[in-house]
Amino acid sequence: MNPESRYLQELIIAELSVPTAFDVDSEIEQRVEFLADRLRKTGAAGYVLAISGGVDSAVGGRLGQLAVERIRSEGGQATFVAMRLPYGVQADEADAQRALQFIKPDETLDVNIKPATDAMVESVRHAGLGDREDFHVGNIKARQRMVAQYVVAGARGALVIGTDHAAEAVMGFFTKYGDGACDLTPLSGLNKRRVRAVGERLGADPETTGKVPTADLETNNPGVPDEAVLGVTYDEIDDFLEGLDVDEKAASTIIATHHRTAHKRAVPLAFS
Ligand SMILES: Nc1ncnc2c1ncn2[C@@H]1O[C@H](COP(=O)(O)OP(=O)(O)OC[C@H]2O[C@@H]([n+]3cccc(C(=O)O)c3)[C@H](O)[C@@H]2O)[C@@H](O)[C@H]1O
Ligand SMILES: Nc1ncnc2c1ncn2[C@@H]1O[C@H](COP(=O)(O)OP(=O)(O)OP(=O)(O)O)[C@@H](O)[C@H]1O
Ligand SMILES: [Mg+2]
Repeated sequence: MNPESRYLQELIIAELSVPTAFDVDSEIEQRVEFLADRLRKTGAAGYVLAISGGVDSAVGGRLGQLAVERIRSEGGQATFVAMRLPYGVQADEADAQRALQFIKPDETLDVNIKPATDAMVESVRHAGLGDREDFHVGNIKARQRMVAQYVVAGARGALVIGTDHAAEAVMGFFTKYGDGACDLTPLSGLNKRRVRAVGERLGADPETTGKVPTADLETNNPGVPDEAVLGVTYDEIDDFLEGLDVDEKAASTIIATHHRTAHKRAVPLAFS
């Protein structure tokens, strides 16, 4: 990596609060406490999180469940609600069920996002969705999942957990106000391999921690691996975020994507 890339790498690592050292047990303790403390401070009734079958929501969900159990062990009241939000029938539904077995949520709610997604697609189609319709519909799916979670959070007086972590944040790899919308992000600062390590330590099934990451948003092409879209591998992103040397081509892709997606990590630009 050239000196400029090295310099930008350091800035990005600092911006995303990726720690140099990683101790899995203390990460788990601090992140469960982060979630428990938010409930103590806000008086919220618990947490809501959509569970896909991927490792991020499995880990975020288990941390949420452990946090509400901590509140209850102190004599308080709190509940974790896991939401299954398939678009029709999900090809990897078995993975989602495996994640739920690991999380052991207090409650699981199933909501099919297909009718709402399809209705929105029909209603906006006359505006012209262009030649990337499946891509735009994917973002509608992510936003319908946001709507479903916020309905339940509102009704229960609960907060919505987000699964954003450093490896996604650096690439802006989420739908703005879709899966990017949430009340707090307990996985912040972790790269992908550290999310997996937390999952392993918490006892997640190896099939969950080893599952190929996918946004799984395209109807005509389910389960496209994130790495096929990102243009870099998670290992390269993870190495970059740990301050390691990666090849210049990967570094410049990460740095350019980080720059281009700055608006997705920021609050809306206000007039001043
Ligand atoms: N410079 C700027 N300043 C302020 N706002 C700006 C902007 N440029 C675009 N925008 C706004 O942002 C919008 C584009 O952002 P957005 O709507 O998010 O859309 P976009 O970033 O184009 O697409 C979302 C990407 O995230 C991926 N994704 C989504 C969901 C989950 C996961 C996953 O990992 O599971 C991945 C998905 O595969 C896709 O590649 C524009 O339509 C515009 O409204
Ligand atoms: N089919 C789905 N059902 C329920 N929730 C979903 C679904 N797809 C995505 N989500 C929600 O959107 C979030 C973002 O998706 P993302 O793919 O980044 O995470 P993941 O599926 O948990 O893990 P991975 O990135 O390894 O696939 C998920 O963590 C989950 O909360
Ligand atoms: Mg996924």
